[in-house]
Amino acid sequence: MRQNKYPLSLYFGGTFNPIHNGHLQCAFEIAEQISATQIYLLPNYIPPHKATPNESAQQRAELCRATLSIDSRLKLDTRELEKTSPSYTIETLKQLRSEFPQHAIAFMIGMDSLQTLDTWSHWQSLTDYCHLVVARRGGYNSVLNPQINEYLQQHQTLNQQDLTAKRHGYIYLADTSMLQISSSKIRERYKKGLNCACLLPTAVNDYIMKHSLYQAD
Ligand SMILES: Nc1ncnc2c1ncn2[C@@H]1O[C@H](COP(=O)(O)OP(=O)(O)OP(=O)(O)O)[C@@H](O)[C@H]1O
Ligand SMILES: O=C(O)c1ccc[n+]([C@@H]2O[C@H](COP(=O)([O-])O)[C@@H](O)[C@H]2O)c1
Repeated sequence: MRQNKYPLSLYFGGTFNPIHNGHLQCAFEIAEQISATQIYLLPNYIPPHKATPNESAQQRAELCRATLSIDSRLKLDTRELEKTSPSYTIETLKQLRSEFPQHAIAFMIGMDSLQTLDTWSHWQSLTDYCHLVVARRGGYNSVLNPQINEYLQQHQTLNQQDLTAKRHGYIYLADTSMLQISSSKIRERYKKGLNCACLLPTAVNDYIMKHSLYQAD
């Protein structure tokens, strides 16, 4: 039987505007599949490939903080808010790697992010610092362009145990629930005054209502 070699940390980066049950359920299922005991929510400061949100990075981080009491595995990592430049994942991973040289690091993304991975800064170097763990996503197929598919073929493992045998280097496609929930749909619903209670945690809904988020474009 193969022995665990490295403690594994799961990082989940996002704009999280707002964080929702699609994010959280996939994160729990992935943590279970790869035996990660902690899930670090990593809200970005300036999303590299999205319009800068109306809501501040601090507010989006507070929405993430509101979820921490749901499950003891959830933690908040606000390191990207400490910089005022766009939150390039490669930079964050370099920082994490130097802080935790003896940890395996898994960075979680949804299938839609994998499909556009070739637009990320230094994308082919990401696996020099972490494993990529990909969640299936309702509403998206799994078709990849040839370049990303080749990268996947070079790095894919079907064995979760590989993620603790090496500190970085693998891509693992996880078998997660396909919850067709998105932050943009949720923002639209709030703007129209529609009920979002079953799309995100109560504490997140409470924060949104208290601070009147998502009322304007
Ligand atoms: N329902 C979902 N299932 C699986 N992965 C998801 C889901 N929603 C978001 N993700 C993944 O979580 C990460 C952060 O997503 P993000 O915060 O941008 O949420 P979003 O719902 O995609 O937002 P928006 O609708 O504003 O584009 C991305 O890698 C994305 O692929
Ligand atoms: O590094 C990049 O170039 C890059 C490009 C797009 C997205 N990301 C990161 O991927 C995560 C999900 O992004 P998003 O835009 O879907 O919320 C989040 O941590 C982003 O900072 C990173």
